[in-house]
Amino acid sequence: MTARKIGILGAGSWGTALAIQAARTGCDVLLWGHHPQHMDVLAGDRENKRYLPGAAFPANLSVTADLREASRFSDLLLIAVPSHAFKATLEQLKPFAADNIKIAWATKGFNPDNGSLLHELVTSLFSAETPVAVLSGPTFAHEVAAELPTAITIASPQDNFSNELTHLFHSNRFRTYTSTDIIGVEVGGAVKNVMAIAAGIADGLGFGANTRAALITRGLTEIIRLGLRLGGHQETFMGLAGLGDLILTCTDNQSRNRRLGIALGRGQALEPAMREIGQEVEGVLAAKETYLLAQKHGIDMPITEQAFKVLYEDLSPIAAVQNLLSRELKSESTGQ
Ligand SMILES: NC(=O)C1=CN([C@@H]2O[C@H](COP(=O)(O)OP(=O)(O)OC[C@H]3O[C@@H](n4cnc5c(N)ncnc54)[C@H](OP(=O)(O)O)[C@@H]3O)[C@@H](O)[C@H]2O)C=CC1
Ligand SMILES: O=C(CO)COP(=O)(O)O
Repeated sequence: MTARKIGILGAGSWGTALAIQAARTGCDVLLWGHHPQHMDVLAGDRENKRYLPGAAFPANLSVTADLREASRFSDLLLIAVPSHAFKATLEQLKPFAADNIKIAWATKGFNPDNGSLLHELVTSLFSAETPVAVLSGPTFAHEVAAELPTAITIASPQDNFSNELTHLFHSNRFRTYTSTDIIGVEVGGAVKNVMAIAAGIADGLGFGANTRAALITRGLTEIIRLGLRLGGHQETFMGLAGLGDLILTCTDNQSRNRRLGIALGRGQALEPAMREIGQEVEGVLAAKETYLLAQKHGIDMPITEQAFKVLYEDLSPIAAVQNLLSRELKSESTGQ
């Protein structure tokens, strides 16, 4: 049965865009953000001028800075905080959560504590029976807010829950597909951010379309290697939450990850480049977590490794490219 109420946790660009989308389909939505003064401003403006300017709130979208109020509003909660805040948000939520709580998220990343997937974190803090789902795909917040046609994947091991969410978010400008491959969808969404940084670096260095296409294609190979090892399905990586999102973020400057890479490729240092973007750049944490996961599982992920070294070991972008190009020659189709 479709819920008509949803609490959305995380009032950045994506949480706000999803709140507006759910409100447009007729749901009552309560959007929670952790910063009381910011939420007062949102309530007064009926718009999130900081993170999603130009998108007016529908009348059935309310805001709060009270997590208890948000968790009591509905048994269905959608989390859209950055990955570094995901665990803390779940922990704060837990004492208030209804016994029959259903938890979805649209965060793209790993648990920074140990590199686990976010569904593992949710089921460890709640219970193995808690319905869980992830929303992911090629979905820039501003385009969703502007009602430009968009498609997204909603993955859950529980068919009822993914079906409920698809009906809740679907409109004639926002098409929702179901999947049961939560692992594949999570890996695709987290690791494409690393590849977007790499593609940005190549463009910032002044390389061309050939380089970008090579990075996207070989980046997809890395995502598939890791994703299959973690239990994802091959077809997911060729879908919206895999190749779709990879193409989007590697090729369009709306992507904050790509823009960070461009700045690094042009010689800017990491900290000022991040400050200038002024929003979450998930690929920075994901590069470290993906690199460590690849090492742990003995998986060859050379683009990830070079991105990690640029971000964490002060390797110059041009040296990283040289390292990639000077690797031993091999067959394109070898597993490693
Ligand atoms: N933007 C997009 O187009 C898309 C984003 N995503 C994913 O959505 C997630 C959120 O990103 P996005 O909305 O873009 O990020 P933004 O940079 O737009 O906003 C980040 C939000 O997170 C809040 N925040 C920061 N720390 C905490 C915390 N400890 N607890 C609660 N809230 C916190 C910020 O609040 P404040 O500023 O008040 O501290 C702000 O509202 C990411 O995983 C991203 O990959 C997925 C698809 C599309
Ligand atoms: O995930 C996104 C679109 O699908 C947003 O990408 P960025 O975080 O790189 O802006």
